[in-house]
Amino acid sequence: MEINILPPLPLSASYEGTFAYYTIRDRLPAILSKIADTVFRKKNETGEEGREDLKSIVGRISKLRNELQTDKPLIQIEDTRSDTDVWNQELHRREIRAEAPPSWFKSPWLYVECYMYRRVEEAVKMSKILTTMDVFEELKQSSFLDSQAATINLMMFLLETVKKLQKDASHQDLYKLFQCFVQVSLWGNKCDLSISGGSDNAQTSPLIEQLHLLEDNIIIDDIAQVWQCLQDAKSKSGQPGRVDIVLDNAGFECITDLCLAEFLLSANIASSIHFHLKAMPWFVSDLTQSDWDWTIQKLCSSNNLAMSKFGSKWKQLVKNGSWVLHADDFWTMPFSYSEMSHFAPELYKQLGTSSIVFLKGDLNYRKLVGDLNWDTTTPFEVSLQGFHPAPLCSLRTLKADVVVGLKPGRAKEIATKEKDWMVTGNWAVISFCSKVC
Ligand SMILES: O=P(O)(O)OC[C@H]1O[C@](O)(CO)[C@@H](O)[C@@H]1O
Ligand SMILES: [Mn+2]
Repeated sequence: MEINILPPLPLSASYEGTFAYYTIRDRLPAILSKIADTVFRKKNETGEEGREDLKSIVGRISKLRNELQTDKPLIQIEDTRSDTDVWNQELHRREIRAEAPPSWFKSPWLYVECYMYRRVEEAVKMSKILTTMDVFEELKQSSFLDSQAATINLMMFLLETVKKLQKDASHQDLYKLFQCFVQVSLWGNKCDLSISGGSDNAQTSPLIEQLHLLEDNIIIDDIAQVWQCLQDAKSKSGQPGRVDIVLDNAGFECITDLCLAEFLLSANIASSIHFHLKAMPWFVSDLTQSDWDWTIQKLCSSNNLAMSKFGSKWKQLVKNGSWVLHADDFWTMPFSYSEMSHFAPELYKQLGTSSIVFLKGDLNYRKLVGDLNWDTTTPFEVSLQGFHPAPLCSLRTLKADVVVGLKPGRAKEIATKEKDWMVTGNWAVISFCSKVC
């Protein structure tokens, strides 16, 4: 007999004392204040017209902060970006469904938090000349520069690895290295700037040496299945397949992801890598095309041999089509991934040609599971609610109070080790799904 159980309710600031509540009450206003400061400080770097724009952006950000703190209804977006209509239709749909306009402390957290970043972009887009300004650019760039030592250490290791692969590596060696680069990319996700309200969160110590210490903190580890999935894809078609990586943050995390991609190609585990970037500044530290360009440029011009070598190689890989960059608007919309086939059918189809899709980070995880208040023992494939373009693997450090796929009793056990384990980024999952549910 099939039992039909309704999915749980969305996380929301309406539940006082939850992480969503503190995010809306404290973290988001702090991020908005930081933006206003950053924009204000730019006033000496531009001419008269630019100064007018800066004033208007600061004004809009302050108004937004006030709307948020006083729990005002969400309002329509006024700019003419490619996604404006979709945002406004969604707002309208929610107004009708709830018979009231959504508001910051009452509506689903995922929706209002995404909306805030879209309004920040609107503030910029409504300028006369500064329409392409990224208000988070400085933060992202200094986070990259502050992680310099860890980046060098990691990239030297990558250089050694690639040399080793050119000689000879046993199946067992390959698996060990695969595990290592996946874990590097996983823990790279600790370095986002949204959880810290835009304060420093760089990787300052060598990650490779810490991996074995961190292993106990991976509370779901499906790495063997991920490996098997890639091996199966290869033996089925006689050659390795396409791998997709839905990227998250710029700075050190991005370096860890590029190292994983380099390893997958060099070890002949993938034939091409398709990266998904953000089409606009997003959740403080997420990677845009211009962050990508800046990062590659920084690598190319570095004095460090490994950094400059891979910088030029990666530039070349993009040129020759082995690495492909995509920036679909869907990734900066407020929808859960179960809604992708409806709102972005072409993207869904494209992902369907991949042998595996890696999704990096906390926000991607929240969107995978619909940001619902699931019981922690819910199977991952159930929480995906039909989203299954291809086999999927989430690489996520926990920074929001939702997680699925745990054994009964496990959540309690971890809570005895760290009370706030769901939101500190100290615990992580490698969650794989190979089947539709
Ligand atoms: O960069 P990530 O890993 O998606 O994290 C983004 C951050 O934004 C949030 O999703 C909401 O503030 C947090 O849960 C998380 O700290
Ligand atoms: Mn992010």
